[in-house]
Amino acid sequence: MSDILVVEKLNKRFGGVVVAKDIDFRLPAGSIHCLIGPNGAGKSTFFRLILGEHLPDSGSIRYNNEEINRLRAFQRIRRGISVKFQVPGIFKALSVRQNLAVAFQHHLHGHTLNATIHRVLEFTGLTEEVSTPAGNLAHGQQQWLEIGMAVGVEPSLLLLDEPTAGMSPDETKKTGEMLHELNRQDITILAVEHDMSFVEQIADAVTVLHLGSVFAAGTIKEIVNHPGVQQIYLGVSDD
Ligand SMILES: Nc1ncnc2c1ncn2[C@@H]1O[C@H](COP(=O)(O)OP(=O)(O)OP(=O)(O)O)[C@@H](O)[C@H]1O
Repeated sequence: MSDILVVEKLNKRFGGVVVAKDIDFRLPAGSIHCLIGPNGAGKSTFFRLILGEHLPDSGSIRYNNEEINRLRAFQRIRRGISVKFQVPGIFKALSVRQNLAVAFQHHLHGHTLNATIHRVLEFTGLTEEVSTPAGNLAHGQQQWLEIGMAVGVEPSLLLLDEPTAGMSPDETKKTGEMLHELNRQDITILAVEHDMSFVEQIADAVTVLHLGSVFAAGTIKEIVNHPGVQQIYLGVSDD
């Protein structure tokens, strides 16, 4: 399998704080990969470096074999990178349909726009809520709307920052099924996640960040049995 994303020796500091330290990371095309790590490990910063919202001090980011390190964020989005951040990015006063139309307005028009909205409504299970103000949706539905906004233009790489935060177990399970469905449609997924049972449900592989560095990488089984990971992340001590 070829790698859709290859990161080499990525470094970033904010003043005296090192937030990315010599990060090497490869993401096979077609995979679902989870990024875990304690609070402040640098997970969101890593996303922002991939997206071009932060520029690295040094290192390389290649996407589909192209160096994108100096591309602006909108240029990266045009190449097929999409993101859903943890903080909701929906317009609460607008209807579900209006939110989708706003998300797709620069990419789709007329019949294609309507067909895409229809497809995303079905995929997210929000068809009956099409006219509901987004702020009136249940928490899980708001998250699904935002995932729909992120995938309507058919990205190749989807970044998700804690997609199940605040969700019930049923909503979490449904989100996992949605991500598998997107993955079957050839979307590679990189998700920051704290819920280890959800990681187990979706991830082909896991990378652990700690203090801005890659601390460990492997299968979910390897990661949960890794003694160092248990110490830094799962709160297990040597005592
Ligand atoms: N714009 C910024 N300026 C200065 N420091 C920052 C900035 N953004 C993040 N940091 C710092 O970088 C470190 C990594 O933060 P980041 O949000 O990437 O961690 P995280 O792993 O996503 O944490 P969490 O799980 O709590 O979301 C933290 O120490 C944070 O305070």
